Amino acid sequence: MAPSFHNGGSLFDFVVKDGNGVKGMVDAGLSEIPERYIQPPEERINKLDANPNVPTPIDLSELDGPHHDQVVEALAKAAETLGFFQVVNHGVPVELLERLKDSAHHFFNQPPEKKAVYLKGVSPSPFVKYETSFVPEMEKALEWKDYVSMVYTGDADAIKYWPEKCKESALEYLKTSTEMVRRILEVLLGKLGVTLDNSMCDRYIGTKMVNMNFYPTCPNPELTVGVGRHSDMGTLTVLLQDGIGGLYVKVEDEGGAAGRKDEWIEIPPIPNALVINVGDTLQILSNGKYKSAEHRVRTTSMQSRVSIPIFATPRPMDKIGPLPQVVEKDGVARYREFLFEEYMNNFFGKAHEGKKSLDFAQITSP
Ligand SMILES: O=C(O)CCC(=O)C(=O)O
Ligand SMILES: [Fe+2]
Repeated sequence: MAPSFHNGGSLFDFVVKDGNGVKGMVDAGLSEIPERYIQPPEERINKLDANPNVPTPIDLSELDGPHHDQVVEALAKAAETLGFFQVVNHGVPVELLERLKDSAHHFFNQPPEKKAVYLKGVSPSPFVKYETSFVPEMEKALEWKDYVSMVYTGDADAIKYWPEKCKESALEYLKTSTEMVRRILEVLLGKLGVTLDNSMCDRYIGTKMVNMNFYPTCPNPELTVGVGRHSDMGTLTVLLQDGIGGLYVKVEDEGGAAGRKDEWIEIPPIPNALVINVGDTLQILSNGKYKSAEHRVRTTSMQSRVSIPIFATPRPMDKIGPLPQVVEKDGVARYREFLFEEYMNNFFGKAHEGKKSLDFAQITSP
């Protein structure tokens, strides 16, 4: 008999604790979403809200050619405004992009017991976790998403501990994208008058985590979300999405009229492109010049969707705060200094709530 998904307690155990995930719930047969997944009206995503005005992708290979200056301007402008852009000719082999999406499907299509071995508490490594939603214990409405996350702690660990179905492609993705991430950061910090050296690289993008996100088909996409409104905590995020669509980014309202409706832009799937977004850490480093992007994901009733982000973040023991050169120029520090571990604890200690994560570091004017 299919479990009853209208009883809150057993649903939570089945999906979260026993590791069946949203996928297990959908596979058990479901004609409508359980109450626990119904978002309050203001959090639901109306597909028609999306603004069709989407910037064209940036060709990173042109950083080495005669259009270098224009590409630098385009990267900086995107980071200062939307906090999101897409790149092509990024150096990650396009054939690998296809393999990554296949590996994500292979991992999630396994029976639940094969995935449950990576649940928190039983996973063979604290750096590999199979989870569902964001912080299920803290959320009033759960997110329609299962995922596996793999923190890079060296090749040997990755080969030993990362799931068989995804380790090869995930490791190659991580390695082939590292140079691109460094290059983008170099350009963005360069525009602030800061030269990126090796030790800064270690400090600002020294930890890399690859996630594989799986959004099963959903009977009521209009009532729930794949991922709720949030910004990423790190410096830069690289994201591979498949062709389904559903990723939305909020257009920052520059002190516009009160009560104005939020405007969201869909980041459309572009074959062979990668999506890059600014995280909270880069907003803080740049003293607010670059904007971490508030984004969210819609689900669909048609097909399951996969996306594969790499989060490039500081290491837990790194001290983070606005770059001194920028503070000097600005005459004021808008964020305080903190250990990145403290930022992480705050970030993972609460449900998604837009850019509230930045409040932790914000210096409020007296
Ligand atoms: O699935 C997506 O397109 C975005 C996922 C995301 O925002 C995240 O994993 O932080
Ligand atoms: Fe995100």
